Amino acid sequence: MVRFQDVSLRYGAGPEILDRVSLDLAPGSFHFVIGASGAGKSSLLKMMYLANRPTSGRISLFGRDVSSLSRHDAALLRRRIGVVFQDFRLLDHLSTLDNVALPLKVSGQRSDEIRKDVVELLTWVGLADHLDAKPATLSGGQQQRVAIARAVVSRPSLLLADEPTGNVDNRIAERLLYLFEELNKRGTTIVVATHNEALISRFNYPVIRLVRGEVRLEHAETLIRTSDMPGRAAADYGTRDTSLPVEGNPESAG
Ligand SMILES: Nc1ncnc2c1ncn2[C@@H]1O[C@H](COP(=O)(O)OP(=O)(O)OP(=O)(O)O)[C@@H](O)[C@H]1O
Repeated sequence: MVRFQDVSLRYGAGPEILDRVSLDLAPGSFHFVIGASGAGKSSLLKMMYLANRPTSGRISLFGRDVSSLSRHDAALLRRRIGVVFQDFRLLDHLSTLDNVALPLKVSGQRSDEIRKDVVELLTWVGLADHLDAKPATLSGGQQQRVAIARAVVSRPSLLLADEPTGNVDNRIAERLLYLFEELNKRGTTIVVATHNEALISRFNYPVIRLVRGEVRLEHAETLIRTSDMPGRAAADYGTRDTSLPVEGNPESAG
């Protein structure tokens, strides 16, 4: 699904951010990407989304070498990728519902079906009471959940999420990861970049750790356990609930 062969990246005359990185993410896999601030997590994801070109090396997506793609083919390929950026990129003039519905409208789905799907998803992420709200009236964490709902609503083949739980409390963060897990069970390949090692240690997936431009493959379970976390943070986690979608609001669940 995603293959990097000896991929290096530097911005302008700056230092090497990634140094001959090789990765092979199989279709249907789930990976976390972790590393210190500035380690290159966002840069790695941006290359997977074709927003950054490597300085050297080869990147293949969906089995195709991306360096040889026409602009048109690159755009078609991007349609199969759902992305959650750190800065959300919501459309200010659209409501929560319309922001999330947009990818489905573009694909030509019937509007009554779209509304049903979108309301169900927004209920899952705890935004059932904010369907008509414009982004400017939502908190950072609420905007983040709108962005996540928009990224997953069309069930992309590949989901790239950059720090998707950075603005929500641990209980909601964990719930959002269950949403990704559920999507993964239905076939979506998932890549989640995050700082939150304690959160991902509860999930049984491989970890790509970026250290000084190189990648190390680890397993989330070997990271710090939530039971090692200071009291409040550990207690914030809810009980595991993998059904999707669900009735009710995660903010009142747990
Ligand atoms: N467009 C750019 N131009 C120049 N340097 C950049 C650019 N984007 C990122 N960098 C630099 O590349 C390095 C890696 O940045 P990146 O955002 O990929 O790291 P990160 O691991 O995602 O960090 P964080 O966890 O803080 O988001 C940093 O030193 C950053 O300053």
